[in-house]
Parts: sequence; C-alpha cells; structure tokens
Amino acid sequence: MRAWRTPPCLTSLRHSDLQKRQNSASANTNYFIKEALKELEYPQKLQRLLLTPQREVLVELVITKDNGEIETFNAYRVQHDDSRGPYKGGLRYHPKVDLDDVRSLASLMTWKTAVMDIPFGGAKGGISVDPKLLSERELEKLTRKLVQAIKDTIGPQVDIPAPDVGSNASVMAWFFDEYSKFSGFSPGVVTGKPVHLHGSYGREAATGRGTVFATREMLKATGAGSITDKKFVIQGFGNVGSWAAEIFEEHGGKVIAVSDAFGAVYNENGLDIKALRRHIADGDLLSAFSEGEAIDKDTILSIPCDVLVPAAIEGVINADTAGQVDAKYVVEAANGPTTPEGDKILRERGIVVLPDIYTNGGGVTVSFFEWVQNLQNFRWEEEEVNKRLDLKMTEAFAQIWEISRQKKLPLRTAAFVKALQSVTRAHLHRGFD
Ligand SMILES: NC(=O)C1=CN([C@@H]2O[C@H](COP(=O)(O)OP(=O)(O)OC[C@H]3O[C@@H](n4cnc5c(N)ncnc54)[C@H](O)[C@@H]3O)[C@@H](O)[C@H]2O)C=CC1
Ligand SMILES: O=C(O)CCC(=O)C(=O)O
Repeated sequence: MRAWRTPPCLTSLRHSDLQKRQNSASANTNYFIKEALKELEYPQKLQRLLLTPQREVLVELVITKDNGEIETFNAYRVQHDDSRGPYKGGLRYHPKVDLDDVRSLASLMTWKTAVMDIPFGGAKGGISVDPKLLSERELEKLTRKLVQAIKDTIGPQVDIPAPDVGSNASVMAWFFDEYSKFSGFSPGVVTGKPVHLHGSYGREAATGRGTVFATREMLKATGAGSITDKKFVIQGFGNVGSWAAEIFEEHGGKVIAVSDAFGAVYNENGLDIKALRRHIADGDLLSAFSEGEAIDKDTILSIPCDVLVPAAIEGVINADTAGQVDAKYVVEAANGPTTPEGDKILRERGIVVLPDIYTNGGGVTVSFFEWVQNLQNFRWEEEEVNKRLDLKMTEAFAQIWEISRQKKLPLRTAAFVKALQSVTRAHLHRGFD
C-alpha cells in the first residue's frame, strides 16, 4: 500500500498533467469553493487547508479471475476533512474513476455533510473497474481486497464508506464482513448495507427521496407552487434517478423523459415510473419501454420541462450543453453535474440551480441515521427515517435560502458559504497543534 499526505504527490506533475488539471473535476469543485471564499475573506493559509485533502491513499488490487488469469486494478480513498467528525463518503466502481475525480468527490462530501449538519467529514473512494465486466464472485474478491488494503485507514469512528455509482448494498455487505474479520463485529464501518444485515430502512431510496424534498422546498420558496403537475426530465435511471422519478410521480409530478447510459424514453403525458422500473429490473432496455417513445439520449438535457434533474455523472452541463437546457430549474441529484462554465451560462439565462452539496444530501443523511442505529444496535421504522430526512432537508434548505437572500448569492454559493463557515468553525475550535 502506498500512502502519502498531500501535497508531495503533486510535485512530479508534468506540464501536460497541469493542463489537464485546469479542467479537472477537482479544479471545478475548487472553483466553486473559491467563489464562496470570496464572501468570507479567510486568510490564505486557512483557504489552503479547506481546499486540499488531508490524506490520499492509492492502492493496487490484484485478483485471480474466474478464468484463472490475474488482473490488477487501481483503487483510491481520499480523506478530505474530518474536523466535524469521521470521514464519510461513497465508493465508486467505474472504469473512468481516477485520483482527481475521487479528490473532487471527497471535497464535495465535506461540504455536503456540513450543509446537512450531520457530524461527519468528507471522503470518497473508488476503483477503476467496469463492474459489468466482472462476475459476482470477482466483484466480491475485489471488494475484499480493497478492505484488506485500506483497513488501517478506515473504521466506524475514522472513515465510513457507502455506495456510489457502480456499487451497492451487496458490496457494502462484503465490505462489512471483510472488515469484521480484522476488527471484530463492526456494522458501523460502512452504510448502505442490506436492511437484513444492519442496513437502515429508507437508505436505498434516500438520495432520490431527499432530492424530491429539496425540490419541493425550492419550488415553494421561489413561488412556483408544488410538485403536482410539474414536468420533470431525469438524466440517469440508477439508484438516485429511478427513486427520484418514482417519488416525484407519487407527489403528483409528471416525469416526461428519462435516460441512462444506453438510451432514453419520452412520454409527454408522463411515464409510468413503477412500470418502467419493473421493465428495467427485468433486464430490458429503457428505449424498449412500450409506453414511451425511444429518443436519442443525447437530447435529454434540451427537452422542455419545469425541472431538469441530472442524476448520472459529472460535467454534463457544460459550455457546450448549458445553452440547450430548456428548464426553469436544474436540480443536481448527481455530484458535480455542472461545470463552472455551464453554471455561468445557466445563471445568465435565469435558470435556478439547486446545488449537489444540498440536493443529494439525503443519501448521506440516512447513512448517518444507519450509523447511529448501528452504534445503538437498534432499528428505526421506515416512517421515522423518512420523517427525520424530511426535517433535515427542510432545515438545510431554509438556511441556504436565507444566506442566498441576505447576501444576494446563487443557491450554490450560499450552500458553500454555509458549509465553509461550519467547517472553519470546527477547525478553529479544535485548534491546530
Ligand atoms: N447512491 C447514492 O446514494 C448517491 C449518489 N449520488 C450521485 O448520484 C449520481 C448517480 O448515482 P447512482 O444513482 O448511485 O448510480 P447508479 O450507478 O445506480 O446509476 C447511474 C445511472 O446513470 C446512468 N448513466 C451513466 N452514464 C450516463 C450518461 N452518459 N447519460 C445518461 N445516463 C448515464 C447509468 O446508466 C445509470 O442509470 C452520481 O453522481 C452519484 O455520485 C449522490 C449522493 C448519494
Ligand atoms: O452515504 C454516504 O455516506 C455517502 C453517499 C455519497 O457518496 C454521496 O453523497 O456522494
């Protein structure tokens, strides 16, 4: 295992690397943080502390595949800040994951946990792997290898992973099991576990449900009314997108188009989301859903609607695409879906953006509830979980909205201001020696 503290690892960057970093995910995230820092006038040294991660771990994982061949994968865990509590954040299994992505996502977690006012810091991890190309057995081996490699840098009071793109409750179950072999029974080492294995009711749907509560608050505050009869377009139909779609529909919204990595489907009267989810669960393609029209997935951002919900990957709303968005609101259920250039264009066009560090905070909030239940060896009913989630989303929105109004700031900058103030306060109170 190789581990280091930043920034020494950056000293060997070549010029081409530096050019790449200028448009990198972490540069984009830092751009948004710096926008908010302008409002706060903190000293430079403090700014550096807030912008850079506390630890970055890179490990190589080797597994024997089912066919007897060996294969090597790069894996990362970036721990950005733990001033407010143990590091917290998901594990992404995706072929395009690299250290810079994980660095950006770890930083977003620090601000998200602060915005949601839950007692965690921020971290993120990932493996550069296409999970669809591995068998279940190979995925399990890879996850167990990851635990063996990083077990000394995580723990229920240190750093608590969770699911993200490409990982799920089964991955969390293997993670918990492997970690417990070294440290004894430790359900609190990961969240997002299966409900029957110390998981929490409501965690699977939490990010989507939180997105709906967040949208409800935003529509109310901006005078646009309720979710009922509003038209929604959702990019990404995985955990977050499909749950958000179902819950928007339950609240009377019309989800008129959704896309995934393979295609898109449209129905101007609203798709039957429960039927669509069954269709996908049966292994069928979105585009083959008979109660909708198959459309080009690359047109999804430009479909006229009230609320556009990016719920897939980073950087999709950018200098090239932001001008095509035909929505009144963009609700960022994904992490980092909008680049600084895209954000500027949306702002100039008067499109309200509800930022990721608040919108998708429902996932980590219910992860916190799961962790609390694990520490207490106790289970809350789903109704209790959802009620507490609603309260957290509502309270956080009210605070962001207030900062936004008082300081005349976009909601994203207001959310970062709230988070930066909270993290800085924790650092200053704890001290540095
Ligand atoms: N799962 C969770 O609890 C949380 C997830 N998030 C964020 O939400 C986003 C989605 O995560 P999950 O739903 O968990 O992942 P997932 O792996 O369950 O689903 C991702 C979806 O995006 C689709 N997709 C991928 N590339 C696409 C493209 N180019 N165009 C359209 N669709 C595309 C996939 O086909 C899939 O439907 C990510 O940004 C993740 O970091 C944020 C907070 C918590
Ligand atoms: O549930 C968690 O701990 C983290 C979820 C996550 O990775 C995220 O909010 O981006």
